[in-house]
Amino acid sequence: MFSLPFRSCRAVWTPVAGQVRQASSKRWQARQQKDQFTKEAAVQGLKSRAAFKLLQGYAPGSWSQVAANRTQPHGRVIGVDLIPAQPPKGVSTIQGNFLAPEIQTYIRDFLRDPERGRPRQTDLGQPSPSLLEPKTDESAAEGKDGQDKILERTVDVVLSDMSAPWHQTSGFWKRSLSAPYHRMMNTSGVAFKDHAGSMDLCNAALQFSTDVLKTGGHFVCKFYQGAEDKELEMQLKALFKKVHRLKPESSRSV
Ligand SMILES: C[S@@+](CC[C@H](N)C(=O)[O-])C[C@H]1O[C@@H](n2cnc3c(N)ncnc32)[C@H](O)[C@@H]1O
Repeated sequence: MFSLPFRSCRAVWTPVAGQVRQASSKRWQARQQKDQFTKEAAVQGLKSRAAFKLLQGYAPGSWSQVAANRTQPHGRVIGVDLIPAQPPKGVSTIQGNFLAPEIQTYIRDFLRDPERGRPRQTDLGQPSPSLLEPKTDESAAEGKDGQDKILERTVDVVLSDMSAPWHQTSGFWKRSLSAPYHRMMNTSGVAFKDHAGSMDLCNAALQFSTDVLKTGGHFVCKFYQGAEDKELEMQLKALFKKVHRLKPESSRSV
C-alpha cells in the first residue's frame, strides 16, 4: 500500500484576493514606491517585499533569501524559476519550467546528491550540529526515516509562490538579473485567468511534494482565489494533518 509521506504534516497556503484589471504597469511601479513592505524589504536588504508574505518560488529571490537565512549553517535551499535571476547568497538555482517533466527530473537528481548545494566546510572550525542537519545513517535506517530514505523523500519544506509571468509591457531597457521585476508583472489582471493558472501551478507543486517531502514536512503555496480553490483545500486536508489558509498583511488585496 502506498502511504503518503506527509500525513502528519502542516500545509500553509496563502490566497491572494481576486485581482482587478490593472490600467498599466506604471500604477504598479507607483504603488511599489509607496508600499511600506517594499520600504522595509529595502531596509533589511531583502530582494523584494515578497519576503514578508511568510517570512520565508523563487525570482527575484526574497523567499529563498529568508529560507537560506533560516536554515543556516547546514540547510540547502533550491530555487526554481522560469526567468533568470541572481540567486541570494546560499541559494542554488535552476532556471526552467517547473511543469516540464525533465525539469522535475533534474530537481530530483539535484536532491539525490546530499552534498550538492550545501555550504562548503570552512577552516573556521566545525559548525555546530543543527536540527536541519541530515539524519545519520543509524537513525535514518529506522521507522519512517528509513522509509523516507528508501523513497527518496528528503525535503523538509516545499514553498511555491509560482504565478505565470505576463508579457513585458514597459521597461524594455532594463535587463537586470538582480531586479527582474523592474520589467515584469505577475498577474494578467483577468481574475479567472490568474486563478486557473495558479491552481495548475499549485497542483503541480503539490504533486511533486507528495514524492519528495519527508514525513512531517511542510508545503506552502500561494494562489489566486477562485472557484477551484476549495477543491485544492480539500485535497490538502486529506494529505496533511494541519492546513492553514491565510492572507498575510503584506499581501495586496487588489
Ligand atoms: C511572485 S514571483 C515569485 C517571487 C518569489 N517568491 C520571491 O520571493 O522573490 C512568481 C514567480 O513564479 C515564476 N513561475 C511561474 N510559472 C513558473 C513555472 N511553470 N516554472 C517555474 N517558475 C514559474 C515566475 O517566473 C515568477 O518569477
